[in-house]
Amino acid sequence: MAEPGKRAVAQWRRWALANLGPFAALFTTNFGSAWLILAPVVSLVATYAPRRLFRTYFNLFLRRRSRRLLNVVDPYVTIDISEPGGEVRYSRYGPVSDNDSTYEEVKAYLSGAAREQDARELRAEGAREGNGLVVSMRDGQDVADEFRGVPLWWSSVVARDVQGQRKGDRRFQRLTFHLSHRALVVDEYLPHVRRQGREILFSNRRRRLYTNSKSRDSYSYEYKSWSYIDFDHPTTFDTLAMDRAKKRDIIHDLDTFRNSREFYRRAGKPWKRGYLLYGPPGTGKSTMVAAMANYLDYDIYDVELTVVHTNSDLRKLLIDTTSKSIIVIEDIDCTLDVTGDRAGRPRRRANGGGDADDRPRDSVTLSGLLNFIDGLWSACTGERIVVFTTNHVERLDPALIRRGRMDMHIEMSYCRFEAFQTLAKNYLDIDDHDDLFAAVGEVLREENLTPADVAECLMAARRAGSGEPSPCLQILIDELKKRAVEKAKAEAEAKARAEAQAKAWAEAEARAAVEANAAARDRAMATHSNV
Ligand SMILES: Nc1ncnc2c1ncn2[C@@H]1O[C@H](COP(=O)(O)OP(=O)(O)OP(=O)(O)O)[C@@H](O)[C@H]1O
Ligand SMILES: [Mg+2]
Repeated sequence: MAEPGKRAVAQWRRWALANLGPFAALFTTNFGSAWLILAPVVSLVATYAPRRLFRTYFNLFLRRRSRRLLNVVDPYVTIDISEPGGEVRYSRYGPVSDNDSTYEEVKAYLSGAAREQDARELRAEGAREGNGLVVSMRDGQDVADEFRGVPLWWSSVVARDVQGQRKGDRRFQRLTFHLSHRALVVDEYLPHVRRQGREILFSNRRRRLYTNSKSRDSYSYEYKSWSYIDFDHPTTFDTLAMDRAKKRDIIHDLDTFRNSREFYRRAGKPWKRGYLLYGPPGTGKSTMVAAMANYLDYDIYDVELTVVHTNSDLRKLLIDTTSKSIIVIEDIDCTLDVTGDRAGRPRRRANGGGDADDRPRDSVTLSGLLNFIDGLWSACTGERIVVFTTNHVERLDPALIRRGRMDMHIEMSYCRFEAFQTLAKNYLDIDDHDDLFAAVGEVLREENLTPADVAECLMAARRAGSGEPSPCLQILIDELKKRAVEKAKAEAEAKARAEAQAKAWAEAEARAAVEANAAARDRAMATHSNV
């Protein structure tokens, strides 16, 4: 046989061996001798082997062939994300609830895409929480999407049986794409869809204000480390009264934090940031936390340290918080012994009263708290803000508030003119009122009144002046002056009380020392006379 002819036969034989398996022999070797060998085998197999085996083999064979053919004719792949709840899974403890949220996340993601593309046939369902609506495609509708230049198509379909009949109400979100992008879709696009969807779902729901339960109850069957209520605080940065430049810095810092996911990952840092808010009572520290939460759309976890009994309880609390949250410890100097001179200072109770420390010996320690803020545990889930508030920053251990732990120290101070302008807008709905505003500014420059004081005076002025700007401001000036006098008097009284108490303590200590000396002298004399 000529050379090309031989090559063709060899190629044919290879193909036949690869694709036809045992039948190859029938076509590739001398037919007669092959049949002599194979005939008994085939008849034996045909007699004894179950028919199913043959069928399976041929099915596989045909399917493989047809798939290759299909790839040429139709190179598109579909992935169905099905509505949960169809199947009940069982563990050895009984039925397991189906917590897979992928379908909801995909639907939320597509609601954005559907809106952008002006899809006309939509479905709207009430969001699980809040008053929002989740808009999604009606059955049979398509939405096109693009990811890194790759086109993709989503359609909403209802489960059907083989005859094409509708099978219940179970829905699928079906994704179609070219098979050459399978890796990109599975590894990157779908995680991206879930992430985005989760964010949309999160932003649709109401904010929450969590508080921790007593850790002593943790052995109880129904124990939950956090309980929550809906957080519906109306404060925003627009209504927060403070120096404008400082406010801008804080907003900028929050924006930078929120948009720095990639930066934190690249830098190998946990995605979190600490803020220390300090200043006298009534200067808006708690109000600032509410404004931050509303600005960022985060939940608040308000940690009550006095009911946390051990460092490991504190760690458990941290693990149970979710991403996109602000973890607040209010009045940190009062709830824990985190003062710089821990050796010399008696431990105080949360309410500030009483000398005895009734917290158990194994209570939360400073090192436990430091671990809570930036130990390994703090890196378990990202996008957290930690806020400490205090009236006495000078009392805190420097380790607790060093930069890097508390990244930004914000002083909330007395109400000056700029802060007053915001309050006047909030309470009286006036922007500026020439001379009267200047007069108020004058009073506020001289007197140390907090925004809470000024807010109270504004309420009083508003009532008395029937909401009219000029009379209200006139009354406000008087109120502020009156308030300043009252405050100075109250402060002087408090100071005198504190001095009297300190004097009484000093006298009591001196008396105790004299008595101890006398007792020691008596004991020494008794010992001496015995000898
Ligand atoms: N900067 C501010 N801007 C707007 N309102 C304020 C501000 N500061 C205080 N207020 C008003 O005073 C009230 C008390 O303020 P807030 O509780 O935030 O003070 P605080 O600094 O947290 O006080 P404390 O140290 O006693 O906890 C608030 O409800 C708010 O109405
Ligand atoms: Mg407060």
